Amino acid sequence: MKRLKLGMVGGGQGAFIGGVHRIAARLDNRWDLVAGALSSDPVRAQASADDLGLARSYTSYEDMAKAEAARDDGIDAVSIVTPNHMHAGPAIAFLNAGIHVICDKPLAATQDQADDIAHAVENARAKGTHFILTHNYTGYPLIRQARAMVARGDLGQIRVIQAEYAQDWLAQAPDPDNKQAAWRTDPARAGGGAIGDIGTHALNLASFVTGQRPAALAADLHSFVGGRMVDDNAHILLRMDGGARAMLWASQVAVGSENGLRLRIYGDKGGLEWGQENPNQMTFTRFGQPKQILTRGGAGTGPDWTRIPPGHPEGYLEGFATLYADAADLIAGTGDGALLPGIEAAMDGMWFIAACQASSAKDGVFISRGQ
Ligand SMILES: NC(=O)C1=CN([C@@H]2O[C@H](COP(=O)(O)OP(=O)(O)OC[C@H]3O[C@@H](n4cnc5c(N)ncnc54)[C@H](OP(=O)(O)O)[C@@H]3O)[C@@H](O)[C@H]2O)C=CC1
Ligand SMILES: O=C1CO[C@H](CO)[C@@H](O)[C@@H]1O
Repeated sequence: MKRLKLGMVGGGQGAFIGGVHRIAARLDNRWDLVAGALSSDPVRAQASADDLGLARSYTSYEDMAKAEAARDDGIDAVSIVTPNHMHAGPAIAFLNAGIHVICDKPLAATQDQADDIAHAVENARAKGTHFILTHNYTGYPLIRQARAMVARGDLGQIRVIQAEYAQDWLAQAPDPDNKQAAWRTDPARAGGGAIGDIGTHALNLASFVTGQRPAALAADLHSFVGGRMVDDNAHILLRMDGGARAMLWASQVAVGSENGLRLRIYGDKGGLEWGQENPNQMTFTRFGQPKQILTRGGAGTGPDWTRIPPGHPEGYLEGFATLYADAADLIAGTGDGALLPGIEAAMDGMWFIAACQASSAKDGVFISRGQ
């Protein structure tokens, strides 16, 4: 299997998710990280590259895109792991340079930035250049199992979706030095609060598993922490385009919750329940029959997206790595990337953020797609 060359924008000293992407890219031996513009600060960018033993370090993503595109041994793809307002610049620069883009979520901080990215993705697609958004929870084997079960009708017609993502790390005003909190609570750099940061994951998971996209929503957004300029708690009703009704709760003030992403789906024949803090098990009930516990890679499941036998736990990092493995297959032409979130999922997330804000500003009225 040919190894691909990866670059990274963001993910330098003090950063969170860049390190996760690096682990995920290494897990299946499909990628070598060879270049980066790891910080907005030139000194920190170089120091971060030195920490990683990275041969090619750049002080700006613009220089990196130009230089890498001009090299015979330039990167195949770039991972963008900067705060939300800093996705559009690099995504467009690399797509325009013919380099595949793997970008973290949400797509952008504003609809204008998102539209600009979507335009660049459209142009790039014609040249065979791909765009992938790391809604990484889609890489969990049992989430892919759930999607396959819904598609083959095991649950019947989907009626009800309950999706939630609850955390507590922003339950009080954060330390001003908290790098991750600083931009997430700034509307200009984040776009939305809990709805953008974690609500988009819950929405994406609901759509990924059921195949239904949001058609209309009504939202009640709130900031409980004094002085906070973005929502930290959101209750949302959704009407899905396949007829299902959904409720979505996203909270960063739910004390005792860590990364409580849960998905429950009910059809006219059966129901599924899964939570990411125990991702190796999922319950499935056929109406009128005893509840079953499905295990990752265990009896009655498949096709198999796991790396080790059932009973040995896999988790967040392996799920993330599956997106990198699928991206490698897509780029190398050995896979179709059908399960990878792309620009459509990314734009659904942007619609969701804007519609939640518009609805909540009007005291929770329903906002429809296209309105
Ligand atoms: N899929 C998932 O599970 C997760 C996704 N995310 C998403 O990933 C993104 C990053 O989040 P997180 O890691 O928590 O954020 P951090 O603040 O921890 O890291 C952001 C990084 O981007 C760098 N950066 C900022 N501007 C530039 C620039 N112009 N050029 C190069 N580097 C730059 C920062 O460096 P410096 O400050 O030195 O400039 C820092 O290294 C967000 O979009 C977030 O929503 C985050 C967590 C989990
Ligand atoms: O996407 C995300 C999922 O996990 C994080 C916490 O670990 C979030 O806050 C983040 O932005």
